[in-house]
Amino acid sequence: MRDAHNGAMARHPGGGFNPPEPTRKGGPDYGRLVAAVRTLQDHVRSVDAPDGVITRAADLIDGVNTLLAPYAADEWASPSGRRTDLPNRGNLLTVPLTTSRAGDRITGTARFARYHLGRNGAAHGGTLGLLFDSLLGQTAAILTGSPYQRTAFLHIDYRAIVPIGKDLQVDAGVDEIDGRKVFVSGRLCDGDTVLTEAHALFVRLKPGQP
Ligand SMILES: CCCCCCCCCCCCCC(=O)SCCNC(=O)CCNC(=O)[C@H](O)C(C)(C)COP(=O)(O)OP(=O)(O)OC[C@H]1O[C@@H](n2cnc3c(N)ncnc32)[C@H](O)[C@@H]1OP(=O)(O)O
Repeated sequence: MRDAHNGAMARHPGGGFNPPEPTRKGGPDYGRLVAAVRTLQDHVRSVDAPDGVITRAADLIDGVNTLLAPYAADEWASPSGRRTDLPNRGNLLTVPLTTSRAGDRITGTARFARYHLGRNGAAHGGTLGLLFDSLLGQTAAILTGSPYQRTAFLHIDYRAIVPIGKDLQVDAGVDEIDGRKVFVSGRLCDGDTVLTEAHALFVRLKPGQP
């Protein structure tokens, strides 16, 4: 069997950063599966249990991996990121983020979990990059109505530590469009406090561009 986890063999025939093709694959429990794995990630980062408990947990998770392994598929077949009926389109990778369009802005809520902890109560800086690539990518795609774009740069200003386990507010918009270049910026706030600001360049892809 080829290593479908890597998915390297499966480039989309249209090239580019293709918009997700909605699906209901995975059935009614796909969202529960993703939520359960998120909870598991939090447990694995926070657990301080006797060795026997760790052994049992590892055995159980090995069992789940054995169950799922025969069904590994490339990114175009898997429902991950394509379940538009679910939070974050059923994509386990993303920082939980709920957004909606408000005129010419994208606004919403983000929430970091124990899994995203860096040190001393602050979310890991790399997870802020993960959040803003999603937030600003969505902003560029939705507000320009052209989903075929890729991040050329992403600049982050860490203004204050980002707490985990708390609903935080996001807000983003398009600053400028110059041919294929879409400049966007956004911020993450805790009430009146700006925690993180970011700006990015998304470049619209040419037809067939990977
Ligand atoms: C409605 C739909 C909803 C769906 C939601 C889904 C959304 C999901 C959102 C998630 C989204 C997540 C997405 C991801 O995470 S994508 C993953 C992360 N990004 C990448 O892997 C991208 C890798 N890079 C490339 O592929 C190419 O470099 C790109 C495509 C970006 C440009 O290579 P290309 O050969 O095509 O173009 P070009 O080089 O002629 O450049 C064109 C222009 O741009 C300017 N330029 C380029 N780079 C930079 C730079 N670093 N700083 C400043 N300027 C830069 C350049 O000077 C030129 O300007 P000008 O000379 O014309 O004035």
